[in-house]
This record gives sequence, C-alpha cells and structure tokens, in this order.
Amino acid sequence: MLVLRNLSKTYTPGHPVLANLNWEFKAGEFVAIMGESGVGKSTLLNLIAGLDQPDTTSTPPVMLDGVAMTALDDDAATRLRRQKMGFIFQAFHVLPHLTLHQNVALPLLLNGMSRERANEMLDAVGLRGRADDYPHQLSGGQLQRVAIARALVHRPGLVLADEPTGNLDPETAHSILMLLRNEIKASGACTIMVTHSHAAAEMADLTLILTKSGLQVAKSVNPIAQEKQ
Ligand SMILES: Nc1ncnc2c1ncn2[C@@H]1O[C@H](COP(=O)(O)OP(=O)(O)OP(=O)(O)O)[C@@H](O)[C@H]1O
Repeated sequence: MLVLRNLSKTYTPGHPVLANLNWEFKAGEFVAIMGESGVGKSTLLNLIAGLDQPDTTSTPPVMLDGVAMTALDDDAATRLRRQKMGFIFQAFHVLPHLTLHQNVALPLLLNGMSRERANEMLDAVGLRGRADDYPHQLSGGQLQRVAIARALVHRPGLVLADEPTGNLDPETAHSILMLLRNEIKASGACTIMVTHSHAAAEMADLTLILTKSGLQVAKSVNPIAQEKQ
C-alpha cells in the first residue's frame, strides 16, 4: 500500500539525512521504526505524509496506493492526506478550543463525511460521556486517546504516529498502545510508529531500525504482537 523507492532527503548539500531508502509497507501492518536520535525518523514520517519534499529521483520515491505523492500539487496532496492518512503527531495535537467531539469529528467534516462515527470512536477509546468536554479537562493519557480516535475516525488506510506515548507513564503508555493496536487491527490500517521505546515497539508486528545504511528488520515478529493476534 505504501512503497518507498530510493527515497532520499538532503538538507545540507553533500550530507543526506536519508539516502536511497527502500521499503514496502503492507495494508493492515503495524510497523515500529526505531533508530538513534537525529538519524531521520521524523524526517521519514514527514516525507511519507507529503509534509516535506524528498530529493528528486527518476522514479517516484513515495507511492501510496499507486499514487506518486511527489507528483501531486499542494491541494491534491492535502486532499490525499485528509482522506487516506491519520496522524498521531505533536504537530497535529488535539485543538484546545474544540470539544472532544469536535476534535474527533474534524477529519469527518473535512472529508464531507457523516459525523456519527465521532461518538462511536469516543466510546471505543473509553471516553463515552466526555464528548462535550474540552481538552484541558483531560489527562495526558486521555488526550492521547482523543488523538487516536481522531486519527482513525475517517478510516484512513495509513496511520502515522510519532512517539505516541512519549510523555506518558509506562502503565498508561501500555494501555494506549493496546488501544492503538486493537483499533488499527479492527480498521485494517497500515500504521507506522516512530518510537524510542522498546516496550512500544514490542506492540508492533514488525520493528525496523533506521540507520545510515537504510531500514533493516530488527525482529521479524514481535512476541507481544504475536500473542495478541
Ligand atoms: N527542516 C530542517 N532543516 C535542516 N535540517 C533538518 C530539518 N529537519 C531535520 N533536520 C536534520 O535532519 C536530521 C534528522 O532529524 P530528525 O528529526 O528526522 O531525526 P530523528 O531520528 O527523528 O531524531 P529524534 O529521535 O531525536 O527525534 C537532524 O540532523 C536534523 O538536524
């Protein structure tokens, strides 16, 4: 569903951050990406999302469901992102002036879809009855639940998560990751999660390590993920 071919990104000429990355992500797969600080994990997610432009290559470096992301103009890229992607990123944080229902319904509104599923998703993430509350009334873990509900509400084929449990205590982090895993498995979305946490990566089907030489498999199947299937 998502194919990377010779994906490169250079900010400073002669010093590429990413050089010739190749990978094929499959529908329904939950993949964790780990790697040293500064190796380019967030850059990779931004390139996949079309929020940043890769270096020019002869073949399309990012293909999503057969569409070359780099061939799209800004409007088309925005539309594709809205329809096909869900984000659990700091940059797309829960909006403080909207209620929880309005936050979760936002992708539905932007895609011209019925807002009914927003309540369903709030129920699914354990926030039934909190629809009219505002983000400041929630704990960090509850806010991440809202972010997960919003990322999945419009049934995107691809979910991108950057450190989704970065500032949560281990117990809350575990329950959030279980929830994320259950929800993406129910929806069949391919999920790519960047994390420094081994405990978080163990919830994924597959862990990839990003190094200067590219993406490599850390473990073919993570034991926790296998147990939960
Ligand atoms: N907009 C930019 N302009 C110039 N350099 C950048 C830009 N964005 C990122 N970089 C550089 O690219 C490299 C990779 O950054 P990136 O944030 O992708 O790493 P990371 O693996 O996600 O790091 P961390 O684990 O610390 O979050 C770093 O050297 C960073 O300074």
